[in-house]
Amino acid sequence: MAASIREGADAAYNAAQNISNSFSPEVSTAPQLSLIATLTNNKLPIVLAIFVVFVLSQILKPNKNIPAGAKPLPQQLSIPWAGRFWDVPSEGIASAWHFGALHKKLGPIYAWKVMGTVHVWIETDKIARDLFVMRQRKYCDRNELPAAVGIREGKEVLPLMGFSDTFKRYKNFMHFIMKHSVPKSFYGWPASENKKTLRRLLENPDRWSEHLIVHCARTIAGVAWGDPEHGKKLLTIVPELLKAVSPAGPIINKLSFLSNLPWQMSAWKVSETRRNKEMRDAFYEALDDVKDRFSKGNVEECWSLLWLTDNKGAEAKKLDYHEAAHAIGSSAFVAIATIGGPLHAFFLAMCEKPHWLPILQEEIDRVCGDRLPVQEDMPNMPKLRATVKEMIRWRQSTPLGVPHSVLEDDVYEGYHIPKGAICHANNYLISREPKQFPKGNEFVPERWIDPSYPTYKEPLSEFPHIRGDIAFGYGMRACPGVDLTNVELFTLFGSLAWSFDISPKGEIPRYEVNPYVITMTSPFPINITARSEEKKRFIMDTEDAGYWLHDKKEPNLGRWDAKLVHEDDGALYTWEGLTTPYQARGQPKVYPSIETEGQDW
Ligand code: HEM
Repeated sequence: MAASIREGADAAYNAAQNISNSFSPEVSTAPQLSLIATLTNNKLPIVLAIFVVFVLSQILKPNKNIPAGAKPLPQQLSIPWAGRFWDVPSEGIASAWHFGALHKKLGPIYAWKVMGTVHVWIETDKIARDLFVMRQRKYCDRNELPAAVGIREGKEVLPLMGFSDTFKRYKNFMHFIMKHSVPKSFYGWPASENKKTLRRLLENPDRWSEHLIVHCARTIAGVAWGDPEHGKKLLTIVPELLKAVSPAGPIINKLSFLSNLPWQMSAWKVSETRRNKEMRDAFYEALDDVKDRFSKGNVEECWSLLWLTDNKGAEAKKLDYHEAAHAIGSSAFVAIATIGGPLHAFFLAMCEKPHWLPILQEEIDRVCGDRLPVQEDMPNMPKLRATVKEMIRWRQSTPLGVPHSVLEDDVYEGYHIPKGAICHANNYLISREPKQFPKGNEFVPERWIDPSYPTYKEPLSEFPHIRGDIAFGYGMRACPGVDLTNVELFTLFGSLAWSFDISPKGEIPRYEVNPYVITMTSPFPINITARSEEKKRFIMDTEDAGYWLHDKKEPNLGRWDAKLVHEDDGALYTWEGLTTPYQARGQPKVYPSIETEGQDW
């Protein structure tokens, strides 16, 4: 038995190694490498000698920091200091499997030193909860991101901010504005944008991915600033930031010592300065616009208005203008790619499991009749809630979560976890643990509403729901956007199923995603058709469909429209590579089975 477990594990490991070897980084590293070459060319022997001495010193150096009685975590053997970063695939799902394969050798928690920093990999929900929830005060920091200069110490990007007084004030404010907007269905924005998105989809179904991205941006801009037009600013600034914080981004994210190069030699520092300014302009302009409308008495309810009017909100008082602009802005831009992920996956799921759409449509037709589903329908629609819950599990927007950094030395189950270590919970594998999630790689919404599955829970008027789902992280750093995600996905999935029949036009790409930390299914050709003439008329009956995208040839595009263009002569808008369409590349990707008998994930 033990041998068969080991064989299964080894097969999974080898398969994952093959996968990781077959991936290549998408970002060109040539300029940075040629810079290194120039620096080292003439002094190669000296550089090599220093490197060898350094490597030996790292190998022989005793670890004096381990507290008495504690032992080091199991280690992934790799080149001291440098690690084996080149092995790690860029795409979230592929790297989740890569690290999962190492768990087979090293156990459910192991350490791996890369570029002088200890990374700790966690593969069970229990360990993640023990550390990130039970000991949350020690595990609530964020790490430095070499290409995103100053983000950890700064006041600009809430999700990536180090643990500090500023972070606490921002997060409290975030909870305050969420609490205010949930009972008001996010001021009606998801409902009104759903209808516009249906119309864009009906009119131009081949551009479905574009319509979804625009949908997410318009909706959150309405919630944040009371005007969807500000979403254009978000679509302009998000891709650059997302790339800057992803391992597949600038080479410095892998070779972190390059951060010591002077400013003039660091292309990423220059581009970060530009990006920061662009982001500040966007957030200031949007908040100023709300202030202006407020002074004229024509502003709608929105998060910014809450800060302006201090509507019983002690939290609002604690943020100055710059802080409020960035607390609102940086929380708003998170809502695009994260929600865009399951929205893209919805189309993949409906094509892969065509039996589910008619089941869902039966429930929607029965409960809603001739109208679209709304937030208030939630208790009566367990199948629609199961679709949301399963989508979040099956295709996670952040398969490897967002890392938590350790503020103090800790000992867990006898193992030393050093201060400064960067801890990663492998959310993707945690939500595929075979005993809890049979057929974990499949989209099986039935698992939440059929008593024969271990995840089934009653009453069905309440369960399933996504509150507390591990896809949203753990403890003090857990995602405050769960309720907005819930409303957006429930109502838009429901509206799509109410309106359309969906089927693939050809090959279905199972695992194609972008290579950035927030992953999205690559768009692929599908048929989207109205279910009846009556529904067609209903969908077309909206004044403004929220068209945003331009042709490249259009003259005089303003600052926030300039990047909202179809890529080339009518080709799809790919959001600067974040939603590049699927291209069949020969062998489809296959991941190791997680159903291996006795496998202990
Ligand atoms: C499918 C949708 C979403 C998923 C899967 C998701 C996932 C996550 C995860 C994994 C984290 C890190 C948690 C941790 O460190 O343990 C996070 C943080 C965060 N999310 Fe979300 N998120 C989603 C939607 C949203 C939305 C809609 C918003 C805002 C409206 C939002 C705002 C934030 C913020 C502000 C943080 C930072 C919290 C902190 O650092 O303390 N998220 N999210």
